[in-house]
Amino acid sequence: MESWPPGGSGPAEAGPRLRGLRGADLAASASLLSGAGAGAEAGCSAPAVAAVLPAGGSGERMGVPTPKQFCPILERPLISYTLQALERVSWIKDIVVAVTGENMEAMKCIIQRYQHKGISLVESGVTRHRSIFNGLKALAEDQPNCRLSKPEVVIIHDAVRPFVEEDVLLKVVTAAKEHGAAGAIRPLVSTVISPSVDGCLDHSLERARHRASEMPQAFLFDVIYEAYQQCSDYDLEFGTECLHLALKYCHIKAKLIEGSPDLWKVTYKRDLYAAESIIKERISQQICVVMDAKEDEEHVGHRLEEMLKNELNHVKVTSGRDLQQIILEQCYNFVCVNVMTSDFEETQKLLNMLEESNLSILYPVVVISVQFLDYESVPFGQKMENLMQIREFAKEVKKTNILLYGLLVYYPQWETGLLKAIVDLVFS
Ligand SMILES: Nc1ccn([C@@H]2O[C@H](COP(=O)(O)OP(=O)(O)OP(=O)(O)O)[C@@H](O)[C@H]2O)c(=O)n1
Ligand SMILES: O=P(O)(O)OC[C@@H](O)[C@@H](O)[C@@H](O)CO
Repeated sequence: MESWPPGGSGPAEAGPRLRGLRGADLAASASLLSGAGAGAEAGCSAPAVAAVLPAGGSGERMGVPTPKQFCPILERPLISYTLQALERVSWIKDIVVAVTGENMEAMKCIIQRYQHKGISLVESGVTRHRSIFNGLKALAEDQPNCRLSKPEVVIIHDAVRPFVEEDVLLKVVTAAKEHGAAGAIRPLVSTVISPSVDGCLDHSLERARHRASEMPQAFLFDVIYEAYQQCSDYDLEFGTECLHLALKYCHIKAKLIEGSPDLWKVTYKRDLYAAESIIKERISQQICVVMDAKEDEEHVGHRLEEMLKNELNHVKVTSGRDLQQIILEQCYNFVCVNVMTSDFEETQKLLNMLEESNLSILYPVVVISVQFLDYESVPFGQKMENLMQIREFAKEVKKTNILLYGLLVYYPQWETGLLKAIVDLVFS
């Protein structure tokens, strides 16, 4: 087995112990893995990294007809969030997803609808290990019609673990380069016990000395592929631990990496609710106040922005001076304040930009359109027309996952304390 970076010493002792990155800064590793940075310029070849996502299960413990990987969260299938998390990592070149034959078309539709890139599909097996093995076969160059290039390191990650971040992926890949295998672990929440045949306690494990095995895991491809090729039918049928296969069949002791609490696997229905709450919390971390007269410092939008900053802790409130930039930063919540015109001109402009940006493909975008109409100068008929107009807008943009809410504020010029009333109304 080659050492990495090039020029390092070869295997120092018997057995497949490899030398690799030692203590390298994870940021440096990331740049190296993505083929950028000093290491790459110095001629260190970034190892090719691919991922295999087993997604062929039936989700029995979820207790619903739809396999849990296809269950919707905010109207998007769970597996799409996991794909999004992995395809955001620039140094993962190929993602192989193992799904059942009957779900193949549904999976293709998900890939197309949510514009996932670099995804290859293989048929899953009757067990998770068999699904993973099928994914590895697609990457091995010794298979007919193999069009994927064999990676040096392969990540294995359950399709129902959507909250995986680049840092833990980097850690397991870097550790797998050095040790041959690596996997994320978490402290046990409950104590593990061993029951006797008569259903009584035989013994319990000391919780502090044990950990839960989670995902992602990473392996030198040759290690895990060899392990699966040697694997017994019993292990393929009943096994649940890839790290165990590397140890049993290749004598590789995986490096264990402490993972974050969000690495948990969606298994029961409660996990779907928890996942939805986490996603909602993450996308509600920024609000952009858009106004139709940015330069006017007295514009009620600036006062609204200041009040929101005071009222909403932990939420980034910005004003939409450069809407394109705001949209690129993936803000999903907008308050659009129309003062100067009576036909929602600013809201329409924002909606057009949002639709052109495809931002709402992955998460719903919320737009609260606030319009001020002077009580005396706007005839009642137009007030009602405005109400109907925003309703028609809302119906139209809902088709592109944009949730539009309208707030019309009729106020006499002399009204004071108006802004507090708005904030209380909008955010109550
Ligand atoms: N034959 C199988 C069984 C499971 N998996 C996948 O392995 C991951 C973790 O397995 P698990 O949580 O057990 O999923 P299910 O088997 O679907 O759940 P259950 O045991 O409740 O039926 C899931 O992404 C699942 O889709 C797979 O690819 N092929
Ligand atoms: O056992 P299940 O099929 O529910 O899920 C697979 C899990 O066991 C697995 O993801 C981790 O324990 C790490 O191996």
